[in-house]
Amino acid sequence: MEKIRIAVQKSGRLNQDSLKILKDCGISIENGKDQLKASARNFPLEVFYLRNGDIPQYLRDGVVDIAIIGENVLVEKGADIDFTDRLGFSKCKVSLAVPKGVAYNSVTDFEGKRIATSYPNTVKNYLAEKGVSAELHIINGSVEIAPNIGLADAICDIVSSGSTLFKNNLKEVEIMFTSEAVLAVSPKISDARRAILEKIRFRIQSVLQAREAKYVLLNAPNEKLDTILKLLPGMRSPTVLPLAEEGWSSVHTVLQKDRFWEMIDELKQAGAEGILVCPIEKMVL
Ligand SMILES: Nc1ncnc2c1ncn2[C@@H]1O[C@H](COP(=O)(O)OP(=O)(O)OP(=O)(O)O)[C@@H](O)[C@H]1O
Ligand SMILES: O=P(O)(O)OC[C@H]1O[C@H](OP(=O)(O)OP(=O)(O)O)[C@H](O)[C@@H]1O
Ligand SMILES: [Mg+2]
Repeated sequence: MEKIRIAVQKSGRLNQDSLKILKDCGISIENGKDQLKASARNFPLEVFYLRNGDIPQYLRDGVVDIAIIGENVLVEKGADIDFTDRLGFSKCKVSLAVPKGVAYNSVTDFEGKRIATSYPNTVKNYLAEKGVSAELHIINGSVEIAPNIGLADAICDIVSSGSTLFKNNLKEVEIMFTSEAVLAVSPKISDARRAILEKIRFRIQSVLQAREAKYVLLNAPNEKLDTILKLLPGMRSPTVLPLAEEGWSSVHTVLQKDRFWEMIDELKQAGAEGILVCPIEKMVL
């Protein structure tokens, strides 16, 4: 039987979350830690463990069919490669930063400056669009140290919490774009494997939707039901069931995580009691 080949980062920041999302999709991978290739036990899929930076070329050549990869790597090395879904983890910014003490007005301040980065194409294209030309120094890691050792006037790198910039006395001055892990697809994928990809995408979307939501059960006196129901969204509409105690009902609904705590406060004020909150494993809309 035909199998889809997926590239996952061998080790590093994307590795665990990538394997976790496959697991949550019910895909169980035979895990030999040192293997570079593994098969799924219950799904037509093979995993190739690769360096993140090498993945765009493997996709381009059709050596793998799909990959979980940082969007930033596609911007840098895989502008010709599409992705189908954002996966909600490894969120970061790709930014330009300068030493804290340097006055900064606009992107034209980078004209003629030395910029250290692991993302030369990204910086070159970004600055070219603004009509700015700078001198790029390509470094593979610890980029933020470059201004302190006199190697560059500025840097371009990934920023997440901002603590690496802070520790190196730098300030973020331009956010070029935001990035997260994505599901990228080889331009050479066959129709048969694309059909398997669609099955994976369906599962991933169910998992991601569930991660964003909570199942909530609460009790309410019947006279307060109207007010409470008006507050609730639900997937279609909330479920209302009578409690054994006369005059009371149980209300079941799905709440989005981003408005969750506000909603709980509003529900309590409206007379809800005994509120239970449960995780949702999968959500098929
Ligand atoms: N501080 C961060 N916060 C959130 N996401 C990050 C952060 N740093 C990197 N990432 C994301 O994780 C990806 C992998 O980063 P990591 O440092 O593990 O690997 P790498 O050294 O860039 O790649 P390789 O696998 O080729 O060694 C990056 O491409 C980016 O998308
Ligand atoms: O804003 P922060 O939360 O501090 O994160 C940003 C840092 O994280 C990444 O480095 P990483 O730790 O992956 O080290 P690396 O350079 O060895 O890849 C990135 O290259 C930045 O240096
Ligand atoms: Mg890194």
